[in-house]
Amino acid sequence: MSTVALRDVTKVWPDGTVAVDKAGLEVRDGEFLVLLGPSGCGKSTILRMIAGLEEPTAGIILLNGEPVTDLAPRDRQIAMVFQDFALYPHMTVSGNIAFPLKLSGVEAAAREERIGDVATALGIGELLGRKPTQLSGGQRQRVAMGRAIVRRPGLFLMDEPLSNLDSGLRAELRAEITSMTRELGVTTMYVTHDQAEALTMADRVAIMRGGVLQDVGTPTEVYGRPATLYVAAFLGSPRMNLLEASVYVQLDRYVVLDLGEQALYIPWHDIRARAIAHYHGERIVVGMRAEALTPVAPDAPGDVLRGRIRYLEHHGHESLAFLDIGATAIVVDELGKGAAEAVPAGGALRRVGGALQRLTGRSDRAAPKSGGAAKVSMLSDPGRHHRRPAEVAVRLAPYPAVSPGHPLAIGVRMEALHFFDEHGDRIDIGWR
Ligand SMILES: Nc1ncnc2c1ncn2[C@@H]1O[C@H](COP(=O)(O)OP(=O)(O)OP(=O)(O)O)[C@@H](O)[C@H]1O
Repeated sequence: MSTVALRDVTKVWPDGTVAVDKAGLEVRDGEFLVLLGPSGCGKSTILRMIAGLEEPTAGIILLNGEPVTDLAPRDRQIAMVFQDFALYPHMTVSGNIAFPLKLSGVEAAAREERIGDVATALGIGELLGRKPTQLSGGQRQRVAMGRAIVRRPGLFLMDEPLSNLDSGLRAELRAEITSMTRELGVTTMYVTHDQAEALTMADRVAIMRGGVLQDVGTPTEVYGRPATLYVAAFLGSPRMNLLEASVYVQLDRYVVLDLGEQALYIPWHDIRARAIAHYHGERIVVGMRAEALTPVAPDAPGDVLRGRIRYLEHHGHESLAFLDIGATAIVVDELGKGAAEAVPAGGALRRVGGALQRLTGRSDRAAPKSGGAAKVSMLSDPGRHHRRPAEVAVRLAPYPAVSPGHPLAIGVRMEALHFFDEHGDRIDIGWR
């Protein structure tokens, strides 16, 4: 049983790379928390600091409420599994799993019992007599997990443990890992860059970009109410349509979201109109997931956008149409590897992700803290995004009777729209 807390944890490598920037995070007892972000965003560095394999440059890590700064890795009650699991080739499966127990002096009979329990939980009971070379990749990874979990750690850290496996096996093992950790009640932190893995496995997901924690919440929260433009762009398939809009207010009538060649109207009596009206004369970003858009009859009234199909993608169970509607898309850059900037000698940290930090204003969701750096307008900084003609993704039935060039009208479910300000922060519309 373990809890983990990170308070303003920063890691700056000797070459000045800011791998983790003032991360604040609480992991609850028995929770399965997934750290999600692109390659190089600092996920592994966070795990390694918790395990005691790296030291934070600043900030505090607490395990069970106690600072661990001076606690050696072996005293932290932590087990870790990496993507490149190394088993002892000359030992059997049973010997591999038994090894950490032998080291800590557990009696033979107790060892056998615990190996049996773990092997059953992981479905490898039949394989105990085999050597690693006689196992498939998935079976080897199960053994590696067995070896880690058999010591009954308080905290289980997993760094992309499935990334070397093929996709079918990954999906199968996802369910096994979560059911095993839940059964054992062990607190788990799991690193991945795969959003499907994160959304299906996590109790809560923490999303990182360029060393900065962007948002923390349940899969439903981070998907349904992303805290930043980056989280909105990162989660979901197809990706959320993010369109630049100029805001104009017609007092007592409506707020106009001018998308370029056409516009959407939020009636004045709608509670969101007042929140958006605040941005009169400015540009914001309107986010619409494909599920907010439905093809309608060409002459349908109401909130409808019209365009021409640029191209189609067939996915078997559905088709996606990508529509030119004469709008501008905001494409958010990933900011993974090499994104964190170097610290000039003796100088202040220059913040890359800082412009996307925000307070979610909700106590049950971690509020990434502003590091004090001046906010930079994301929409006028080409280092954080780029613009291109929008190709709005709309879901259609499999193999629809339309082709590229075909005109299409799409009804917009206005209540499902997301709004982001020029800094990339979610505009709180006062509900949901
Ligand atoms: N020992 C090191 N010295 C200098 N820079 C490092 C070192 N280890 C990692 N980095 C850098 O720190 C940043 C964060 O790395 P980290 O391994 O935590 O990312 P990650 O999100 O886990 O990526 P991946 O998914 O590729 O493992 C990267 O820019 C990486 O290049």
